[in-house]
Amino acid sequence: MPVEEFVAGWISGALGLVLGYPFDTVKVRLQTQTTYRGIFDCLVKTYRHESLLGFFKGMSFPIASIAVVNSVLFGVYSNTLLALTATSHQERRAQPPSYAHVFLAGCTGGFVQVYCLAPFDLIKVRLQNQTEPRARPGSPPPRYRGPVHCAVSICQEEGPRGLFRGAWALMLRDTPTLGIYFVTYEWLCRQSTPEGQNPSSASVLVAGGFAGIVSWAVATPLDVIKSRMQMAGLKHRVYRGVLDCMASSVRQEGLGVFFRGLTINSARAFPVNAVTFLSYEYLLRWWG
Ligand SMILES: C[N+](C)(C)CCCC[C@H](N)C(=O)O
Repeated sequence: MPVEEFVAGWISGALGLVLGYPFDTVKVRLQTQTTYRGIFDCLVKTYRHESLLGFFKGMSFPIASIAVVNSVLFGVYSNTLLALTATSHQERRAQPPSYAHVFLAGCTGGFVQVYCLAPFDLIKVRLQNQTEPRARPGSPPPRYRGPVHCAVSICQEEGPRGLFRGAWALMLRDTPTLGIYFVTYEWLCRQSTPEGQNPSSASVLVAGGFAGIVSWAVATPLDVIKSRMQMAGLKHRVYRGVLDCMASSVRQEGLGVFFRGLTINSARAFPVNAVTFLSYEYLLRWWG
């Protein structure tokens, strides 16, 4: 099984993550807390109360973990295409796979990466939602002291299965939308590239950026539900499942709840995925 796709996915995932992290924190807060009036209000309050560091809460952990997840995603995607079409990544420009194969491989990659992503994403969301300022002498410590403490506390208080809270919503979010992600990327690259040639850097950046925006736009409703289910254990609010969480969110906040974080998700998705695809493509070309 070729491994360079896993390594390229690893590095490109880490680069994309750092770039998009502040957007991600604002998104998670807007989706799960009701104290902010909008993106700008959340930016200002976070900065005033927690300084710039507030935007990077819990990042050290995702930088390692999302790199693993991205590596699984791109590695499984590329190896599924290899199994379906018998072409390696070097051969795919000359013999492009069909969109059906790209979609299937993307869904497979999405489905497999959920198993790694679920606990990491849960810890990230819990840490991002701690709005206490950095520890000052005398102030009460935040609920979780860091990623490891967070993981241990969840295991103790909610059981080891608590680490997979929201995993079902995450799987429903990621399986189809990662198929859409790779199809959008391939389609846009092929539109702007003469047949058989490698896409230019500009094409890769634009195609990667739009693949991010399109897939996140489709994924946002389930992203909101996923984040709420992940927070539920902490707030001692129990949803009976994905449908129950959807119904009770709509009942209380109207249909607009499904679009919470859409603007910020899209603003984040462009740079993150442009950089992810650019570094992925170039690393693979560089390794031949
Ligand atoms: C498919 N869905 C939109 C849910 C996720 C796409 C993930 C792509 C990238 N790691 C990012 O964080 O933007």
